[in-house]
Amino acid sequence: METLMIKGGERLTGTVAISGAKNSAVALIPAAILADSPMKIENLPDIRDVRILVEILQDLGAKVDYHGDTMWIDPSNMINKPMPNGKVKELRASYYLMGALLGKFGEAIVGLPGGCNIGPRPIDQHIKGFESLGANVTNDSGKMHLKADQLVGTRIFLDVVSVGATINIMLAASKAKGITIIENAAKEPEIVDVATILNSMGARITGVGTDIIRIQGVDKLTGCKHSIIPDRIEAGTYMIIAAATEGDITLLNVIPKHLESVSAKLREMGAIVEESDDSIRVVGQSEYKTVDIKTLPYPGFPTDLQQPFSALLTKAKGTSIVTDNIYTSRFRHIDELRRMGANMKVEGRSAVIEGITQLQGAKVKATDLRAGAALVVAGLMAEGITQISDVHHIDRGYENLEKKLHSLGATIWRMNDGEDEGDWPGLYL
Ligand SMILES: CC(=O)N[C@H]1[C@@H](OP(=O)(O)OP(=O)(O)OC[C@H]2O[C@@H](n3ccc(=O)[nH]c3=O)[C@H](O)[C@@H]2O)O[C@H](CO)[C@@H](O)[C@@H]1O
Ligand SMILES: C=C(OP(=O)(O)O)C(=O)O
Repeated sequence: METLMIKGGERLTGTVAISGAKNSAVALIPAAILADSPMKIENLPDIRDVRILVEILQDLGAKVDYHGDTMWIDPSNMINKPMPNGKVKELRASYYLMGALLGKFGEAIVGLPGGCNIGPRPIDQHIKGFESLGANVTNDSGKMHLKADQLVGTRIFLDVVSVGATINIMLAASKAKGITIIENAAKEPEIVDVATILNSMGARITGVGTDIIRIQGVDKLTGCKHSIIPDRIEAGTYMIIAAATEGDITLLNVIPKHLESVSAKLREMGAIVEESDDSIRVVGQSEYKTVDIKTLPYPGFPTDLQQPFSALLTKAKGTSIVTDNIYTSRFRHIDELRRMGANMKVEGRSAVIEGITQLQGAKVKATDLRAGAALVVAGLMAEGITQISDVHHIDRGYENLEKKLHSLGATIWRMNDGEDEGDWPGLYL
């Protein structure tokens, strides 16, 4: 087991290149299953979720070459093997195997997904979508079996705005007979990215980025080349880090429009945020005003950034309230931040944060991916050394975290079990 060590208190400055989006990558790789010839995907982030998906595709008979940030996938000889357990449990996005395999083979046997433990994460809307398209879906103790002789396009109204259900239905419906309309669809940029690759493969999808998506099914999808959009959640995390360390960080390879809700909240606190076509500069301040945050589907404030933002709010004088309307119990980071001296508590679906608190380094645990990101933000602000265990959660979503932070001036390194923490920072630096 690895531990992340951070010696806090440095002002972080410089530039950082943002990687390709995790939540696009983990949908685009399963989407490649639908092609009948090789695909090339560029700007892939080197993160754990991507590596696990590669192994899953290889288990299914795909030929995958992965060098740097580019992946070639040849799905022409894939087999439809049941995947009830094992790797599918290690990430959330394995649920996209359901839509992709159903679209390609008319059948999928896939275990229920894993992913961050951030409260209940049902997939009833995915199932509703597959059933509406004509699939028979059964759940045998967590082993999902989906089967359809012929998927047929239809009108599907999502009861909740769901990123995963919208994408999964798009994957299956691309190969259905006739037209599918998804109403109350999610509008996240990653959905637009998935539709872009599917359309390049020969699909006919319109309306993405609005809440009504129209998919005209086609018989055949072929290989194509696609470059993944930048990761707005990784970018948002570095913006928060700039503000938290009173730093001055310029993010390269970003789409500022995808981050409007985050820029707005940072400005409301008093940070300086400057945008150009494909970069964002954040200049932190020594004093901040409190802000309230309410997470919402895109273009609202992303739930995936409320945890790191909560750590930053310990620097604002007074009471800030962070309400998560998407995952109402996504607050496992609060107890860990309290171990570092934060004055915060959970009330219903909100975290109430009293500032200003000077955080202190402590031994803490990354309970999930963005809880881990919150602890990194806190560790960078804290006095002394912060030791974050269960780093594998953080590795699901942040490429080269230590390297990027080190280049901005942070003192951060990784330790294996049994290593002497007195050796810092030799291991990484
Ligand atoms: C791999 C990936 O892209 N993960 C993202 C995706 O997760 P994911 O796709 O799992 O999240 P959804 O958008 O589906 O979930 C949104 C809300 O709808 C609920 N729901 C969802 C599906 C369903 O069938 N029934 C249902 O009730 C969920 O419990 C949640 O309250 O979007 C989330 C919300 O932006 C992000 O936090 C995750 O980072
Ligand atoms: C919740 C997240 O990921 P996943 O849906 O893959 O668990 C996240 O990226 O913050």
